[in-house]
Amino acid sequence: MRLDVVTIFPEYLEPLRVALLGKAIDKGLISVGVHNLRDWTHDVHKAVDDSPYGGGPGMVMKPTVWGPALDDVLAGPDGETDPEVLLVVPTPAGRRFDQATAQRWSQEKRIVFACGRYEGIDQRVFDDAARRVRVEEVSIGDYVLIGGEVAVLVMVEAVVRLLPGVLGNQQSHQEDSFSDGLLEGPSYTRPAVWRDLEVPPVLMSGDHGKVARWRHEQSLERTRERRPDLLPSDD
Ligand SMILES: N#Cc1c(-c2ccc3ccn(Cc4ccccn4)c3c2)n[nH]c1N
Repeated sequence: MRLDVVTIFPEYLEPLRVALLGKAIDKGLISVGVHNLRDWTHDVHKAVDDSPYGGGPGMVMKPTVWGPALDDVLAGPDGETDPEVLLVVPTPAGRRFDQATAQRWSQEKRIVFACGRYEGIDQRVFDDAARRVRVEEVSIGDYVLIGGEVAVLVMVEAVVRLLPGVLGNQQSHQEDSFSDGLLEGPSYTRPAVWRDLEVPPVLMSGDHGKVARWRHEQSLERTRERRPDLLPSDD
């Protein structure tokens, strides 16, 4: 999988080169390109934003900078737009990014992420791109960030961990939270007693059936308590 990120803060994406994601790059499972949007500016001040039409707070990112940047980054080897690439735009106004989205995107060959700042990017940038590629405007949650970079880190980690070979045998996304629609239950490791707190005895029983049933019940209880919205409605 090839991932490209366009941002005015390339250093924000350095964590992509650390730990498991860095190993995935080293193993050739993914390749990552980070592009500084200011490389496509035209003026001495390298301006990327301007005042919003219609007034209002803050600034909007310029289509005359983003357009050429995406023309180049969305291009394939022949210099023409790669029709198969997926353009992802983090925004508080986006559809919700969830595990199903991560699963779906893990099948993509190429994903380009457009990281906005300020009050966002001129909408015409995505209206224009949508003439040539698939565009998804997504939000990672119901809170407001300062820009898209952190959201890209979240989404890239959620997607890349699903790729074969990224997680070692000791880890697996097969029994992820959300994959079965329930929250993960509690986990325990040695010692058996810690600060007078014991590991639930069923986990020491060696009875795999009992352990599995207990874990499922714990997941159900935790989901009911913390995320009832994940459970099927009674009606
Ligand atoms: N994904 C996601 C996001 C974002 C997000 C993503 C990209 C940008 C680019 C600029 N801003 C600041 C901003 C503030 C106010 C109104 C518009 N834009 C972003 C915020 N906030 N919360 C999420 N779940």
